[in-house]
Amino acid sequence: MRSPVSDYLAEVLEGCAGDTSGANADYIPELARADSDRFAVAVATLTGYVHGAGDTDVMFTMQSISKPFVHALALQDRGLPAFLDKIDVEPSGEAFNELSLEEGTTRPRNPMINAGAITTSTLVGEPDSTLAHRWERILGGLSAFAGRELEVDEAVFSSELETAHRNLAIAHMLRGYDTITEDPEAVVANYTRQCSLRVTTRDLALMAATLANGGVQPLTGERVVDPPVVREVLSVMTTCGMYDAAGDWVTRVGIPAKSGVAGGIIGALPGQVGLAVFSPRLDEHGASVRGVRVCERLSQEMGMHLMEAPAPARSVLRESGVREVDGIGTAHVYALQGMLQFAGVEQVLHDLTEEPPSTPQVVLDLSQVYSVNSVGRRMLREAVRRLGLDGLTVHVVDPEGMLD
Ligand SMILES: NC(=O)CC[C@H](N)C(=O)O
Repeated sequence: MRSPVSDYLAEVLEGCAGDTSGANADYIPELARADSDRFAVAVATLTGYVHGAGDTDVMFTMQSISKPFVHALALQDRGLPAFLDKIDVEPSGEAFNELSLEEGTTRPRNPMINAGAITTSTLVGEPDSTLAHRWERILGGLSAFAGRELEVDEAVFSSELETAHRNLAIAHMLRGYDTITEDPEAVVANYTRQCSLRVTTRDLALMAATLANGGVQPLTGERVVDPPVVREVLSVMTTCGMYDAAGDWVTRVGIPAKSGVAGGIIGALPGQVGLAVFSPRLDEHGASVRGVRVCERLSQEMGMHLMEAPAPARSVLRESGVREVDGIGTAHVYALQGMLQFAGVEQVLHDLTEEPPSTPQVVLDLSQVYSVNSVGRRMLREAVRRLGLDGLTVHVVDPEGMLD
C-alpha cells in the first residue's frame, strides 16, 4: 500500500501553492536572492519516518529556527534559574529585531526575539567557555537535534554579518547593561553563524520531532536534552515563537512553532509529530506566507491543535466485580486499562470511596494498562495502602511494573 500521508501533504502544497503574496527577506542580501518559488512540507514521526512533499531536500538557512534549539542547549548546560536570571519568558508583542529590554530590568523579554536569542547564545556551554567553544557546542548540539552534521552557509553568513547593524546595536545595548559580558561583535558573529546553518525541510521536521519526542532524536536514539528542558522550550515556542503574531498563531494553529526569515517554519506537537514547511516569501511578521497557510491546514485537517484535547478516555475501569480468582479465591476484581493520569485514576478512587470492595480480598489488575504518569502512580499506590489500612488484602497484578 502507498501511504496516503505523503499524497495528502502533496495535495496541501498544491492547494496553497497559488498564494504568491509576501516577499523574500531583503535586509539580508543573500536571502533576497533565494528562489522564492521553492515550497516544501515534511512531517516526521517519533519513530523517525519522514513524510514529505515538494522541495524537501533543498537547503536553506535556519535563521531564527535555530533559537529554540540553542535555548534548549543553554537550559541543558546552565539550568533554568541561571537562564531566567538573564532572560525572561514573556511574549513581547514586538517585532523580532526590536531593541528592547523588559521594563525596569536588564533582561531581554524572551529567548525568541533577537535580543533574547543573542543573550541565549552566550549561555551555552560552561560559564567560562570561550566563544569558540560555545560555537562548537552550538554546532554539535544542533547537529545532534538534526541527526547529521550541519554546516554553515558561508555566503549567507557573511552577507548577514556585513549588514547586521541592528543585531550589533542590540548586542552593544546588552553589553552596556552587562546582560552579556563578552565582546558584542564576536557574540553577534556566533549568533549569525547559528542562524546561517544549512538545513533541509526534512532536517527541520526531524529536529522538531526531537522536541516532540521529549528530547530524544527519533533516528539516532540520542537523548539530546532532558524532558524538563523540552517542556520549557515548547512553552516558550507556544507563547513567543511567532513573535507579534503569537496570539493569532496559537488560536488558529495551536502548535508550538518557530519561524525563520529564510522561509522555514517548524512545529512540534508533543508526543505526536514534528513538522516543517519552507517557502521564502514572508509576511509582515517575518514568517513564511505559504508556510503559515500549510500549518493552518494541517492543524485543522489533521486535528493537531493542542487545545483540541482527545475525547475523554473511556473509563479506565474495564471491570469491577466479585468473582473466583485462581490461587486467591473469592475477590473483588478491579481491572484497569489504557493510560492512567489524574482524571482516570480519580474515577477509580472515587468508586472505591463511594462503594468499598465487597470482599476482604481485592485484586487490582493492571495488566491492560500501557502507561501511567507519576500522579496516577502515586494515587494508585496510596489507594493500595489505604485499602490495606481498612483491613483488606490487595493483590496487585502488574506484569509491566506500572507501579514501580
Ligand atoms: N526572524 C529571523 O529569522 C531573524 C534571524 C536573523 N538572523 C536576524 O537575526 O535578523
